[in-house]
Amino acid sequence: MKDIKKYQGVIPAFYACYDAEGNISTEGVKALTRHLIAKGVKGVYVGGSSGECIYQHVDERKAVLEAVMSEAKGKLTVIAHVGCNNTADSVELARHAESVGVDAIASIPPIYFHLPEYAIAKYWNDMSAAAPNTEFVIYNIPQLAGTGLTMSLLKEMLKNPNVVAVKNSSMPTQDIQMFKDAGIAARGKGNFVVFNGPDEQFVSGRVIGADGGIGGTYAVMPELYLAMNEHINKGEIEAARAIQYDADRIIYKMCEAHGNLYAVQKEILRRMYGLELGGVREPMPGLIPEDEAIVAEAQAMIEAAIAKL
Ligand SMILES: CC(=O)N[C@@H]([C@@H](O)[C@H](O)[C@H](O)CO)[C@@H](O)CC(=O)C(=O)O
Repeated sequence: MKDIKKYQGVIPAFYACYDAEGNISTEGVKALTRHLIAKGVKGVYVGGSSGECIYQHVDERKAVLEAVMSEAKGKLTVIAHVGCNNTADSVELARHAESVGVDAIASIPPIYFHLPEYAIAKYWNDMSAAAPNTEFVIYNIPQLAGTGLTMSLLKEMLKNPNVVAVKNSSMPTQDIQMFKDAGIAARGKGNFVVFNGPDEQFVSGRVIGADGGIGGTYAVMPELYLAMNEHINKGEIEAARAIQYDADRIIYKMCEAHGNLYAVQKEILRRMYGLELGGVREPMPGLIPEDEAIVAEAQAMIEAAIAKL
């Protein structure tokens, strides 16, 4: 690994930015990128779950990444999620991601069909071969992908020198330790990264060994995760935990809405900062009028939690 420091920190999962007609808004993408740079985050994770990648076409995902890079290159660590529901499209996005100079590519395992581990390894290695000069991050998110990363599959993938990290969104924080142990055994200390995925467990994940975090709620309240991370780095666990509790209460409140969490978060960013990022793409449910009180309360909770820092 060239530089582990570029992965150590708070890396928001980037949101899908749509215009009024529901098409990709590159202006919205650039505005959100500038906003996150100003907030002081370490990087961005583009085209993941929070980016609604599964609902977008290959050309749309290329346009989003190019718009992010036009603002972020040299200022943020950029990890591009390139996984699609087939190998050919994933390979095309991997090649494109390398061509625009991302720091790393990432991918979920194949979704819908539960494939044998040798097929999952080939899916990932084909993407990596299309981006031979780019580091590769395995994205473990069994609750959405339907397939979990096993130790045998990780050991197989560690034969690929470009595999430098796991983004671990599984809920057992012990998985972070197991993946870290295997990575260090293969690469040596300081040469393998595990990112914490569940935002509700940012502190737990960092304490058990995650080098940084990638999360879908970071972008709506980056100040909280930046503060948690700083407290953890100083060994101030009690202070980090207090902020984690605030963040969790906010996540639970946002999840009460009829509209999807991503729709709630984008609406809060519009109200707090004037960022026009649109709604969510169907079949994901958008906000309904009855969500107003929930959105307003979640925004007030975010503002109060930031004021306490
Ligand atoms: C299952 C899931 O979506 N997990 C999220 C979390 O950030 C999640 O949104 C958060 O913990 C709220 O539950 C991330 O691990 C994934 C993610 O942020 C992404 O790929 O966009």
